[in-house]
Amino acid sequence: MDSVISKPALRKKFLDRRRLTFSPAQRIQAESQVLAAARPLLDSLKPGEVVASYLSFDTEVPTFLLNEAILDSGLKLVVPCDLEQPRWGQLDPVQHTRALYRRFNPHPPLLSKEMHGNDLAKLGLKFIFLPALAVDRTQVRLGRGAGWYDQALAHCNLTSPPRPQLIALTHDWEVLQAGTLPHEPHDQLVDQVLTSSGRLQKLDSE
Ligand SMILES: Nc1nc2c(c(=O)[nH]1)N(C=O)[C@@H](CNc1ccc(C(=O)N[C@@H](CCC(=O)O)C(=O)O)cc1)CN2
Ligand SMILES: Nc1ncnc2c1ncn2[C@@H]1O[C@H](COP(=O)(O)OP(=O)(O)OP(=O)(O)O)[C@@H](O)[C@H]1O
Repeated sequence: MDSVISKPALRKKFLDRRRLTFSPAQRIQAESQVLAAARPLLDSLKPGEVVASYLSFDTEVPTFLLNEAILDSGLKLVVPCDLEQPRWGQLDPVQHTRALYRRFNPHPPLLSKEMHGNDLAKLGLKFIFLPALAVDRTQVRLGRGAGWYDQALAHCNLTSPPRPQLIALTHDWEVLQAGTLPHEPHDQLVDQVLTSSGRLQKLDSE
């Protein structure tokens, strides 16, 4: 088993590798692969149900086609709408363009409804697709380090059923052996990982 190294060192390692190896051509391919893997999940939902996702940027696992398919299926899509505070907004299908896919997540009024985590919990959402720099087999997720998702999810009341499935999006080389990532008490565990080559896998805390 790899030894546990610090979160900042791991973030640098994975961001450097993304910058070096994830090309624009791979990004185009990854968009379709991610959508193909997620399609059965979307097909299991009824129009009007709610899914949370994110607007990818740079070398993140790309979500444009996934989000387009969520909207085309008549599902509601909520995405982060603030880089600092854990706030979400509902994305209107007519506002969904590639121009939104930049580091600076859109602020209201581009998003029709603004909400905090506890409002999100009330929507009864089924899936949360969230970015990760890495995950390990014990369901631990490494994020960008701002604590955004850990705080946002802490407000989502994930302990009481029905709870949404948390699906982390990573590149294939970022799915790590059990115990590789440092685990702190505030870290929100994820249920599944969806990789940029289109592999959807359940993670197991055992
Ligand atoms: N697409 C996307 N949206 C997201 C996140 C994300 O990781 N990806 N977030 C996830 O939390 C939240 C926003 N938090 C973010 C925190 C840091 C960086 C960022 O780019 N950090 C730089 C380092 C900045 C520095 O310290 O100098 C980096 O990682 O290169 C981006 C988003 C909500 N929205
Ligand atoms: N529920 C919370 N309430 C308050 N602070 C929190 C909470 N969760 C995490 N934090 C703080 O956020 C900071 C970053 O946490 P951590 O290093 O685990 O980020 P991360 O999980 O990698 O990133 P992210 O959650 O943004 O994807 C830490 O200082 C941590 O104390």
